[in-house]
Amino acid sequence: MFEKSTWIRLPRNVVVGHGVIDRVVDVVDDLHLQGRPLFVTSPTPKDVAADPIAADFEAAGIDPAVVTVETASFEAVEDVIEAAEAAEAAYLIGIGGGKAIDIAKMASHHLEMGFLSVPTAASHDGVISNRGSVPDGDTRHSVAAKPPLAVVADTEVLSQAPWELTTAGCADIISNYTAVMDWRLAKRLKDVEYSEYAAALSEMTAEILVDNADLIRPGLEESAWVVSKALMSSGVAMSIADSSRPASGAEHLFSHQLDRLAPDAALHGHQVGVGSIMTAYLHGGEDGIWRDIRDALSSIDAPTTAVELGIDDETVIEALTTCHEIRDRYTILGDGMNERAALEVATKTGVID
Ligand SMILES: NC(=O)C1=CN([C@@H]2O[C@H](COP(=O)(O)OP(=O)(O)OC[C@H]3O[C@@H](n4cnc5c(N)ncnc54)[C@H](OP(=O)(O)O)[C@@H]3O)[C@@H](O)[C@H]2O)C=CC1
Ligand SMILES: O=C(CO)COP(=O)(O)O
Ligand SMILES: [Zn+2]
Repeated sequence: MFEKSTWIRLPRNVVVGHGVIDRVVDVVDDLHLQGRPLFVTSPTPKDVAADPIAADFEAAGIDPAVVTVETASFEAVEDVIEAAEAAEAAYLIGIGGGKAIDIAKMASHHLEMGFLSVPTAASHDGVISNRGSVPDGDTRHSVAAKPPLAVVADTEVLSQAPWELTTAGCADIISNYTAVMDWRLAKRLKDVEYSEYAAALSEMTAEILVDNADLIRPGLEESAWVVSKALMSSGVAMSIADSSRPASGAEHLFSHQLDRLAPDAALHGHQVGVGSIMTAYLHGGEDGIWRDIRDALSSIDAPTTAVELGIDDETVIEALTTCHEIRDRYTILGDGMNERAALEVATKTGVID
């Protein structure tokens, strides 16, 4: 008897385009959400977007509460839960980069409330996904949550954000190539749960982004449009898989370890991009796709070397040799690289000199 079942949760409304930040109140209305919202934001996104959105809510007779978070951590999730209870909030709105959106996502999941996702930067593919990503001591959790009820992605806001945030989002998408390679390897060697649809969507998203690389230029609002669609599509792949596997393999383990060894040195997307060059080399060797990944990254101005990341060579080697311990996720790193092998891959790919 065939008894398999699945439950794929996706947002009900996805609103993307010029000036749509003015439509957040309409989106809330369309979802029939009642009561007081709690805005979860971080310092810059508060000025850029949360304050103007709050003014729109006030004009509509709704008094939003606001909490500002500084780091992606379980403490921040606790703070938001307390703020929501104190404000008697009925739903949350995450407004900002990956940090604010992840925290809003996890707090709303705990509170069993809906949330909306309002990205202020096209810097990561967690905008729409059903996962949160949180460092916790020596490890990094991929936390199950629910996707937003709606996403409101204003391409004007996204295109006015610093250019490197957009290039980080592109690199997070380009890293899907190696994430999927790792997932297929883990399927073959460890029989992990695998979805051909999610893997294909994730790869196709990277493909379309790379094919449209010439449209991705600073100050061009069309770039924010192209990148936002890719970020959403990649997030949907994670929701279909009910795992971050389609978008997170060994290149993400490398980045998560850099976050521990060199906090705030570089953006998440930039780190995973550089990681992806090296893990592509590990998968395919000299003739594999690592050069294509490197060239795709440099064509959209994303870093391809440790120097460009602002991270020293020793830290790159330490991250490569230890990042397999971050979480129980089988990848091309297997049970870990030794130092000589790490030096070889980092040098051969030009990540270090
Ligand atoms: N859940 C998921 O599926 C995924 C989660 N992630 C997570 O997302 C995080 C990475 O996202 P990222 O966006 O890079 O991180 P942040 O949220 O830290 O944002 C990066 C920087 O951009 C700033 N910023 C945001 N919007 C603007 C703007 N409009 N103008 C100027 N500055 C702006 C932030 O300001 P400020 O310092 O004021 O906040 C911050 O300094 C990581 O924690 C990663 O693990 C990534 C991919 C997928
Ligand atoms: O960043 C992600 C996908 O781009 C997901 O993060 P995790 O590696 O924590 O699952
Ligand atoms: Zn990522």
